[in-house]
Amino acid sequence: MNSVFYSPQTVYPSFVPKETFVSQLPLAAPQFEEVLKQIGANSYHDKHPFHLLMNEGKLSKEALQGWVANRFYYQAQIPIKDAAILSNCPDRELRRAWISRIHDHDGFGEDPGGIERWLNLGLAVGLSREDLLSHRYLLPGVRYAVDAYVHFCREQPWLIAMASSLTELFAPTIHRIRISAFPKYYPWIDPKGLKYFERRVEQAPRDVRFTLGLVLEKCTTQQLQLSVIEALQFKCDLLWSMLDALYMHYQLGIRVPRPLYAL
Ligand SMILES: O=C(O)c1cc(C(=O)O)c2c(n1)C(=O)C(=O)c1cc(C(=O)O)[nH]c1-2
Repeated sequence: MNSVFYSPQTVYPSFVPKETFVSQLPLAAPQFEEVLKQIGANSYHDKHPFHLLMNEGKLSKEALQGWVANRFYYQAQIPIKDAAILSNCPDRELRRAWISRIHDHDGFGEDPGGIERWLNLGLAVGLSREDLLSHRYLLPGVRYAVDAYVHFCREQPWLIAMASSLTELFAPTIHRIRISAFPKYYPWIDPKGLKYFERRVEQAPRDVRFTLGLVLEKCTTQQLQLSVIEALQFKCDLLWSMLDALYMHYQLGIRVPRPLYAL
């Protein structure tokens, strides 16, 4: 069984008590941006052992297929959470901009969209469309984590919900790693399946520019900056939890009991 041990000391250089940290808010925009980047440097899921194994070519075919099938639930829910944010946002100009995220995933005009590209990734790793669409491989922990994201975006003020998407600041690097690591370590994957990642490398920076600009402009109070920080941490935690569930299942072989039917 493969295992990569994660050493918290390597990513958490120091802690300050929460009150000390909060008392320093609000920060000027450049410092606030630095704090947001620090959250990603510490907590983004690129450092999760499941991703480390993936990027080093150490996942089994079953585990990689499991990741693709489980991540499909995230893909499928993204437009729903973006629609929830739109439904809470009273600003017409912002809605006009934000709706492009739904188009990116559901498709628009000639573009079949990211969900379709992820279905093609499923085919490229040897799964069927039905394997993904039925969510038959979906682990409960992944479902709960993704559902928590949708609920968060439905319940929180629209600006804070938008800010929770800022994990995308850190996503292009991980997409690029997959574009080079998959053909190298998993030659059985049809390279056509990598189009999802290639497209996100272009889309994510555009999304982030917009959202980061908005957050830096509007979040100038202690309370708003703290809410953004907590939203970003919450989002990092839920991405991390998805991989915990996958690691338990595929690396440690700890299966969720399913008495009525087999996965
Ligand atoms: O593969 C990844 O590591 C990863 C991470 C994230 C993210 O950081 O939330 C997104 C994506 N991919 C992605 O493909 C995507 O479309 C996306 C949308 C969002 C969002 O919060 O609105 N995050 C992400």
